Order: sequence, then structure tokens, then C-alpha cells
Amino acid sequence: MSVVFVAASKLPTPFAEFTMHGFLDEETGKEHLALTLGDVADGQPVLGRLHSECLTGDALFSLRCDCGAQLEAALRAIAAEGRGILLYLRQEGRGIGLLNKIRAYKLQDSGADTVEANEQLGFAADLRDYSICQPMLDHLNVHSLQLMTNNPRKVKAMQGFGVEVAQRVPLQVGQNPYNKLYLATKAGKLGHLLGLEHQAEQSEHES
Ligand SMILES: Nc1nc2c(ncn2[C@@H]2O[C@H](COP(=O)(O)OP(=O)(O)OP(=O)(O)O)[C@@H](O)[C@H]2O)c(=O)[nH]1
Ligand SMILES: [Zn+2]
Repeated sequence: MSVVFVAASKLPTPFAEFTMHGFLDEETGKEHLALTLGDVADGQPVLGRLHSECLTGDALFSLRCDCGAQLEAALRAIAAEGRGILLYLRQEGRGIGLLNKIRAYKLQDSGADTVEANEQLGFAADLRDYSICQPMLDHLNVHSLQLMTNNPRKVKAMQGFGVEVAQRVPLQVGQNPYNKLYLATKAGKLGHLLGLEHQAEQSEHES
């Protein structure tokens, strides 16, 4: 695996003072981050989040998705626990990149759902590869997670390379009128555990 540790520093935030660990994927040139709080290398399950980059949601307050709210909720939860880890993975747009995500949003503006838009552009619905997490977690000696996610693929991916998921912790925040169809599509077509499976069909009929 080509992901190597580069440097670590303090990262004070409104929620806690995290340690920020920087990694480089030498194959792709992508720079990934881990934020940790407390002793995560003590062998006990660690409250954790694998957060895929969403510039629009994480930094620009977009209401098209739930990413910004999930990022903040995860950091707050780790701060409340006094211990935890957040991997910030540079897999923008479920792996298609920012500019293609804008192309996909344009198609969604004309009625496609998030999966159809990816497919119309010639991409699979979700191109993310979570194997980059393994060297990061290994470096930090984290082998068991209480994983904050609604995405069963993340749980499976961790188990696939030997990271125990001691618990899945639902992270259902940031729902709003603009992301209703997006979240319903994630539940209906991508298998996210949001309790919205039936709303996908309803929203499709409404629109
Ligand atoms: N291609 C595409 N990507 C999107 C769209 N909306 C959001 N994204 C991306 O979807 C990803 C969401 O990442 P996460 O929140 O980590 O993962 P998740 O699969 O939603 O699972 P959770 O752990 O339950 O949040 C980010 O990379 C966003 O940039 C969209 O309409 N099209
Ligand atoms: Zn987002």
C-alpha cells in the first residue's frame, strides 16, 4: 500500500484540540488526514468516522447533502467522548472528483437522482476505495472501531481488511428539504440505513 505517514501537529477546533496526522498516497498524490483525540492505541474500540471529502458540504455549507452536519456531529461526539478518530479521506464526490460532482449536480438539477447522474456520466454509483484507511489505522494502532456511519459498505470494507467494527453508531443529522430526495435515494439505491427506504419511491412519484 502506498499511503505513508508524513507529519503530525496539533489542531485546535471549537470542539476539542485534536492531533492531526497527515498521510500521502504516493500512487495518486492524494493527501489524507486523521484527527485523533486521546489515547486511540490502547487496544479498546475507538469511536471513529471515515469521512469522504465533500468540499461543498464540509466547507461551503451546502444543503444538497448531509456531509457538513455529519462532520460536525462526528467531531462533537469524539470531543464529548474525549477519545476517538476521524479519517478525512480525499475521495470527493464518492470518488469522481469535484468537477464531475458538479456535472452530476447539473444532471440532478434536471431531474436525475444521485445514482442516475453518476451513471449518465459513465461512472459507477460509488467509486470509493477504503483500502487507503488500512495503513492510516495501522500507523495509529487502531484495530477496532465504534464506527459512526449509516453506510453498510464502510462496515464491510473495514471488516474486509481486518479492522473490527465493534459497533455501528448511526449518524443521522442534517436532513433538510433540499437533501430529502438525495437521502432517500441513498437509502433506496445505495443501501444506507436511514429508515427512509420507502420515501425514495414516494419522492420519485412526487417529482
Ligand atoms: N457523485 C456524487 N457524490 C456526492 C453527491 N452528494 C454527495 N456526494 C459525495 O458523497 C460522499 C459522502 O461521503 P460520506 O458522508 O463519508 O459517506 P456516506 O456514504 O454518505 O456514508 P455515511 O458514513 O453514512 O455518511 C462525499 O464524497 C460527497 O462529496 C452526489 O450527488 N454525487
Ligand atoms: Zn456532501
